[in-house]
Amino acid sequence: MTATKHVMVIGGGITGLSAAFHLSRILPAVRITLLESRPRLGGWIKSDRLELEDERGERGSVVLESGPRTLRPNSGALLELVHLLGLKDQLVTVSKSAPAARNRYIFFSPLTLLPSSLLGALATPFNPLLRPLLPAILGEPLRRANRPPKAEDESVNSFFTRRFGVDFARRFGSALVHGIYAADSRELSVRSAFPALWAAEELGRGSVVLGMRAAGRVLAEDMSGYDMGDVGQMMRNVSVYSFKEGMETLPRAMEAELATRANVRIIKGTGVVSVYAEEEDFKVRASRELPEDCPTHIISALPFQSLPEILPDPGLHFLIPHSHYSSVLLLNLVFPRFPHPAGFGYLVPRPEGGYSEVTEDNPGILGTVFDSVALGEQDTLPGAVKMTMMSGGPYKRRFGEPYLPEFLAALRQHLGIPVPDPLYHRFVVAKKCIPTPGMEHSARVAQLRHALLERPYAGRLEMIGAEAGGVSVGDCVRQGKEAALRIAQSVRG
Ligand SMILES: C=Cc1c2[nH]c(c1C)Cc1[nH]c(c(CCC(=O)O)c1C)Cc1[nH]c(c(C)c1CCC(=O)O)Cc1[nH]c(c(C)c1C=C)C2
Repeated sequence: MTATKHVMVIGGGITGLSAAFHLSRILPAVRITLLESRPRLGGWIKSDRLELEDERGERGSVVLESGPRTLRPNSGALLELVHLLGLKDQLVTVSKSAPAARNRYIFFSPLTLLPSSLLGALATPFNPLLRPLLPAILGEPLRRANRPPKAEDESVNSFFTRRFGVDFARRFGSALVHGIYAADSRELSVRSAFPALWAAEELGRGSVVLGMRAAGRVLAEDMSGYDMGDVGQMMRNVSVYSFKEGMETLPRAMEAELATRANVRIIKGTGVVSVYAEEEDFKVRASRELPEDCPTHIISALPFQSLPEILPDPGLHFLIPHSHYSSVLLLNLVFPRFPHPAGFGYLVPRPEGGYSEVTEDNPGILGTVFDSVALGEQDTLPGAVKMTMMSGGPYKRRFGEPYLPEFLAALRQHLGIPVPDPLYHRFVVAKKCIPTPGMEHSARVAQLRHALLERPYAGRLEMIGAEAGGVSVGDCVRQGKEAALRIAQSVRG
């Protein structure tokens, strides 16, 4: 019976690749098509190795990332991929005790090291810039439970303000949101963006701190369903990891594996124009002619914003959450060796007066990553210092006209030390790269899921991706696997 079934995965970013990869393993006899509108797979994950020469004429290469640059070992779905794709010997890991893991800075003018332990936090009263931190955290369990009755959601800023105070919410909450969503914490839904914090408040009977402590035991991802070999063991002391050739190792390895499967067809450079659900199958029109057989099942890994246009079902349009996205302007920099703080990098909180227009004096920097501190092992250019400055998000920037001197001036101001001219730089515009869920987003996603179980879809259409189930790479890979399992169940009837 399964011989006539055909599953189409639409969207060849990390989510769609994961779905196709797991489908091809679970359903080796079912036809699987992976459709991608761009000429390459991998979506936002893109790594380039560049040959460079330094000021002394020494040559070597560096790996630069255009999107995410590290992964966290708390995702079983990712560790499983590392194992199944045989990528263990490609890993670059950062130990929990390394400076890149322990030293996180925040720009309060000057750059300020955040405490990495409770002992470190106890010393914060001696640092006037960090003085509000300790009372906010130690005092939180003593604050009475204050979530309004029947509250279904609120902004991240309102949540932090309610539990930790106004100052903490602006200084630390906004910076956290910059580092993950490149967004304004006043506009982001806490329930959708940080479901673990919302749940922790409930678990701690009003206290997020107590809830987080208990959550370590209760809410941590269950790794038991993943085939990780000994990769989980290898990661016991690891804070973050990547690969020798960068993050794109992961999508490239999945693509190479899929290319060996007789039942899988990868079609690039072909976008979907429309999808109509019929009783038994779907009629899919694409920008180029597709092979004859119609898919019986579809996994869409497209951004929600593109769905209303291709799905002519008014019932679904109403349910698809209206998404907002952050756009980020990245600046990859490679410097000759110079002494700079050894750490992960720094985040810049929301300015006291709010987000201003981007000007030549203020390029709207959200944070800077010191890439070579964590991932220097990827590079062969002796002493090369890699950094990535991130700007944009809630700052209103006119994309297309970035100007290097304004970024270097900001970096010099943030670091408070002389910074040499870079050996190399490149700007990367990542337009609408991270969804920023607004209020009620997760409730809408739940309604959408429910509707897709009803006719005419009846579990034959899945919608997954950063907006549906979390923005981290691990979330996307997990969703791909879970959708593949559900579709396999439906295919087998
Ligand atoms: C294009 C810029 C991005 C910013 N955030 C993301 C991107 C792609 C997405 C993102 N960043 C982080 C997470 C959480 C991951 C997890 O929980 O496992 C997500 C979904 C955390 C993070 N932020 C930065 C780094 C280096 C990391 C580790 C993971 C990664 O490499 O992305 C730095 C950083 N990201 C952004 C800013 C402004 C920033 C500043 C230092 C925006």
